[in-house]
Amino acid sequence: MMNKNSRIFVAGARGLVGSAMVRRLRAEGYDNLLTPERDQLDLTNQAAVRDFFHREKPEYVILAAARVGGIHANNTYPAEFIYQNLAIQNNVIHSAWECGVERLLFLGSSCIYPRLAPQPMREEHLLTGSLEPTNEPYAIAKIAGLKMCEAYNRQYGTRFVAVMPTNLYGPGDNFHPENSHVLPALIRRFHEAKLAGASEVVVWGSGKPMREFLFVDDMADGSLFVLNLPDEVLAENLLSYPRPCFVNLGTGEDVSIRQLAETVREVVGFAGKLVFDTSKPDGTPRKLLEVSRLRELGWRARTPLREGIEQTYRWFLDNAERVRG
Ligand SMILES: NC(=O)C1=CN([C@@H]2O[C@H](COP(=O)(O)OP(=O)(O)OC[C@H]3O[C@@H](n4cnc5c(N)ncnc54)[C@H](OP(=O)(O)O)[C@@H]3O)[C@@H](O)[C@H]2O)C=CC1
Ligand SMILES: C[C@H]1O[C@H](OP(=O)(O)OP(=O)(O)OC[C@H]2O[C@@H](n3cnc4c(=O)[nH]c(N)nc43)[C@H](O)[C@@H]2O)[C@@H](O)[C@@H](O)C1=O
Repeated sequence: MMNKNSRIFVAGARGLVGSAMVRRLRAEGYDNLLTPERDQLDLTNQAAVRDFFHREKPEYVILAAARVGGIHANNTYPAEFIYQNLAIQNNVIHSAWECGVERLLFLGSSCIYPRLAPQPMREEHLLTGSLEPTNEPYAIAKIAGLKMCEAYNRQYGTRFVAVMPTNLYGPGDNFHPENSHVLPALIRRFHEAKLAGASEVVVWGSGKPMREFLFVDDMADGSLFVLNLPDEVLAENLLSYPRPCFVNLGTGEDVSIRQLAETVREVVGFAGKLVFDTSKPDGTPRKLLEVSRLRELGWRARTPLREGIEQTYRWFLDNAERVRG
């Protein structure tokens, strides 16, 4: 179990999830954090990652670094999504084993499940059908990461586990107009439309796909909960192959993209109308996580969607100089 002096490496500490993890760890009194930025440590560089692990000897690793983006970015840069994610996770997971890391937390994504998986999706649905084409390369990399954790646990007795988060959002998100995920993209688009006095805002796709959204501080809370599970609970639930070494992390509730857009419009205070651009892809029709496994272990999400959107919009307004994208 971690203690307040444990040496914890948060990979991707400047990102949406990584920065929330660092905020949360610091608030709880964990001060021995390793948070190198990309210009100090490029995680796709195998030799640099190995040197870092041998030099710094982290005891715990939170792997929140990845090539991440929304539907358009995944569809446009598939080579970067598969290559960079495979390289980052191979380097970090292998070095963590070499250096005897106590526990490692890998982050998957709900897009690893088959495109038409039964809803809500259970951990057992992994590898039971074809993936969504818009993010298949990213999903393949994530599945490889999970299987790598599982293989190292089986062969070497490591404690490398993973959470499978649904779509995330919150302070520190990427608000890029094309490459980000839907929620930050819409916050920015409605905000700019309000300032410009525009009469309408374009929303991609049909508005019909369903998505589940988890506030990033709940994500950090749930991740820490899993990382700190007692040894025997971890062993029974996440390390006893063939049980999956990962657990779904979500709210268990979803909304349509139309409902989401209407909520963002209200929060931002835009008075115009919504226009749906059906030339843009919808992606997976639905990907609701079944979250009972984590609930049975004692964790559930807290932040209602509207409240999370309000907090995120407030952060966006207050942090213009730090907004990414
Ligand atoms: N956002 C979401 O909706 C979801 C995210 N996830 C997973 O959560 C994890 C974190 O995602 P999120 O925080 O949203 O992503 P972000 O893009 O916000 O953050 C990713 C971080 O990884 C860093 N990074 C990327 N490549 C490298 C590299 N080669 N070397 C060093 N650092 C690198 C980035 O550095 P820099 O700041 O320099 O760019 C950034 O700090 C990922 O594994 C993602 O797959 C899972 C489900 C949903
Ligand atoms: C987290 C998850 O993120 C990606 O999957 P996704 O869930 O499809 O993500 P998305 O947020 O980009 O879109 C959700 C829905 O929303 C619609 N949509 C409307 N208007 C905008 C818009 O302005 N931007 C975006 N991006 N989408 C929009 C969009 O057309 C789609 O129907 C994966 O590639 C994968 O990387 C992954 O794991």
